[in-house]
Amino acid sequence: MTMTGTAGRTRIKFCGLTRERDVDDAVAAGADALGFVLWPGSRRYVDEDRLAVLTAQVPAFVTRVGLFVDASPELVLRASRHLDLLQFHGDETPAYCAGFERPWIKALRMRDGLDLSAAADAYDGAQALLLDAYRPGVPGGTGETFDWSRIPASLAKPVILAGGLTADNVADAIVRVRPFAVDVSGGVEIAPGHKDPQRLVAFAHAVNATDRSRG
Ligand SMILES: O=C(O)c1ccccc1N[C@@H]1O[C@H](COP(=O)(O)O)[C@@H](O)[C@H]1O
Repeated sequence: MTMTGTAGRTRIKFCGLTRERDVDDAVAAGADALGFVLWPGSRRYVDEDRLAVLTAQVPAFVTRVGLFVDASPELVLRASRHLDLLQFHGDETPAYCAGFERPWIKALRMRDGLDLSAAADAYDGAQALLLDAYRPGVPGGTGETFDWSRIPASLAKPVILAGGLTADNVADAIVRVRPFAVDVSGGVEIAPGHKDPQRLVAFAHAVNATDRSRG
């Protein structure tokens, strides 16, 4: 199956929200999905109480995504009450990812030698693969891009492109990769976990303008 992207517009996920005002601003900018980092090592970490508060503010038709890094199943289960979609960003196995009653996506860091086609087959229960830059010892949120030409034109899963995206490079990324969705965290921030309303809007404008220009 050929499915790097799909027909239609490029979806937008803003990730790493920690403040109520950022949830409002991200929704107003046109987010399709909002990500909440439940990994305590992150500068964008939200605990379960904050997750409940922030997700309660998300309107219908905007997907609430929980980001986990090798979390205990108990945490994933408890947090799932507030989530529509699970994002596994560590070394989780396909069996682990499939063990919760929620749809899920698998983040893959683009380390040398990673076989994306094999990964797409292995994680066949995933709704999509999120592709992120690889930096040893850092599970994500690096603010770094990777070589997009490594993404095959044909993959058995929709691609969510992440890693170092900004309003300045997302058009090029969409034209070259044609992903189902783009995911950004650091590129729309003024400080870790603090989003900038102008950067949120600029990013969404860049995505939508690129979609319009390619018809
Ligand atoms: O944001 C984090 O702190 C984080 C921590 C652990 C795993 C993933 C994390 N963020 C995700 O990384 C990608 C790329 O982020 P960036 O745009 O390069 O800053 C994105 O999916 C974030 O959700």
